[in-house]
Amino acid sequence: MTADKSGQTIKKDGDCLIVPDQPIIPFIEGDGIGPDIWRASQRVFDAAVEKAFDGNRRIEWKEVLAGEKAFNSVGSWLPDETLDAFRTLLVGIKGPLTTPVGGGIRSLNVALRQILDLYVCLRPVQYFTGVPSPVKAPEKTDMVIFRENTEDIYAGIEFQAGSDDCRQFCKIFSEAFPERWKKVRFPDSVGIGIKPVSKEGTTRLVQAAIQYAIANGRRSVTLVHKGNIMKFTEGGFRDWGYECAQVHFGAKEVDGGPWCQIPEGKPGAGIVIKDVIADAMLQQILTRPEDYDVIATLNLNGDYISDALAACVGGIGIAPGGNVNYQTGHAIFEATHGTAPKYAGQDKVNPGSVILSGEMMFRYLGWTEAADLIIRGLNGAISAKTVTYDFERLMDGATLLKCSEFGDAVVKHMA
Ligand SMILES: NC(=O)C1=CN([C@@H]2O[C@H](COP(=O)(O)OP(=O)(O)OC[C@H]3O[C@@H](n4cnc5c(N)ncnc54)[C@H](OP(=O)(O)O)[C@@H]3O)[C@@H](O)[C@H]2O)C=CC1
Ligand SMILES: O=C(O)CCC(=O)C(=O)O
Ligand SMILES: [Mg+2]
Repeated sequence: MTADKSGQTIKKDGDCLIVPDQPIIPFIEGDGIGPDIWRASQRVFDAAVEKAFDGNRRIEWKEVLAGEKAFNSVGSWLPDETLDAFRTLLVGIKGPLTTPVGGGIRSLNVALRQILDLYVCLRPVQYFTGVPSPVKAPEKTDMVIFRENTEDIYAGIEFQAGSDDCRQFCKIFSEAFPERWKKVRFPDSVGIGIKPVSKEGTTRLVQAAIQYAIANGRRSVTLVHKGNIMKFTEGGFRDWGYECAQVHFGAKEVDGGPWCQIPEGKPGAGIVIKDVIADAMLQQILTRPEDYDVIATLNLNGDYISDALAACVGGIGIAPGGNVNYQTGHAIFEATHGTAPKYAGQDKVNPGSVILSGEMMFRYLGWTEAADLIIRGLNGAISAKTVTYDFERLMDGATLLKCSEFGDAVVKHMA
C-alpha cells in the first residue's frame, strides 16, 4: 500500500499538468475479472514506459482499495484513504467494481465520478484492423463519446415503492402539483426516480467536447438526446448545447438552424454542431456510422451508446475510457465494461480495455511515446491473431491466449 519514497505527485498549474519522471499513480484492482486484467495491463504499462524512456521514467504504482477487496479488508466499500489518494495524486486508473441490481450499495464507480466531480466520461471508439466485428464495415466507426458523468438519473435520487420516503414524496408531490400527479398511472405501487439535468452541467460537458473536436481536427459534434419526450431535461441539454456552441465558440446557425457551424476565422472553423434523437442515433450507428464523429450526450444515453458502439468495433473487450475534470485535472481511467463475474479468476478475458485505458492515461500525461508503443503492441498482437477468447471465437485461424498471455503478446509486439 505504501509508495516508494522516490515517487512524486502530479500537479496542475493553470492549464498544464506537471508530470514528474516518477509519478505516483493510484490504482484500484477491481472486482470480478479486475485482478486478472489489472495484472496483465500493469505489465504492459511498465514495459511501455521502460522502453519509451530508456528507464528514465517510471510509474510508482500505489494500490488503493475499493469494492469487495476494501470491504473485506477494512469494512468500507470506498474508504476515505482511497478518495484522498485520487484527490491528492490527481490521476489514477481502476478496474471494474460490482454494483448489485435492485437493492444493496449504490455504484462505487458512479460515486467516484460524482465525489471527484469527474464530469466527462470520455470513451473513444475506434476500429483496430483485424478485430472481428458483427458489422460489415467496422472501420467506418470512428467516434469519441463525451458522456455527462455527474447528473441525470445517475444522481441516485430514488424512492423505493412502498417505502415511507416514497409515500411522503408522493404526498408532497400530489399536493404541490395535483395535475401532474394525475399522470402517475399506479400511484400506490409506484417507485420514483429524479432526473436532474442542468445548464452548468451541460455547458461544461459540451464545451469539453467542442474543445476536443477543435484540438483533434474532428468534423462534427452531435448532441444526442431524447428531448422530444423529456423536454426540460434532455431537451434542455440540446438547447444549452447549441447555446454553448454559439456563445463560447462563435458557432452560427446553418440553413435556419438549429444545426450550427463554427465560422471561418475562429478556431475549429467548419466544425458542425448538430443533434439527433437517441433512438434514431442508435440505428444510424449501424446504417451510417460515418455521419458521426464526436458525440456529446447525457449520462444514461452515454452508457447505452458506449456498449453499442463498442460492439460495432469488435466488443467490450477493447473499449477504454477516462473520467476527467478538465478544470481541476483530476482523472480516473477505466474500461467501459464491468466485472464479468462468470469469468472471475480464470485468467481468460481480454485485458485490452484496461490496456487502452492506460494508453489514454499516458496521452493525458503527455507520455505519448509510451502510448504509441501500446498501440503498436496491441496492433501487433491482433495482426498475429494471438488473441483472447472473445476474439478467437470469431476469428479464423486465431491462436487462443489467456488474459496474461495476451498482455505478454502486446509487450512482445512493442519491439
Ligand atoms: N465501470 C465499472 O466498473 C462498471 C461496472 N459494471 C458492473 O459490472 C457488473 C457486471 O456487469 P455486466 O452487466 O455483466 O457487464 P460486463 O461488462 O461485466 O459483462 C458483460 C459481458 O461482456 C463481455 N465482457 C466484459 N468484459 C470483458 C472482457 N474484458 N473481455 C471480453 N469480454 C468481456 C462478456 O461477454 P460474453 O459473455 O459474451 O463472453 C461478459 O459476459 C455489474 O455489477 C455492473 O454494475 C458494469 C459496467 C461498468
Ligand atoms: O457503475 C456501474 O456498476 C455501471 C456503470 C456503467 O455501466 C458505466 O459507467 O458504463
Ligand atoms: Mg456501462
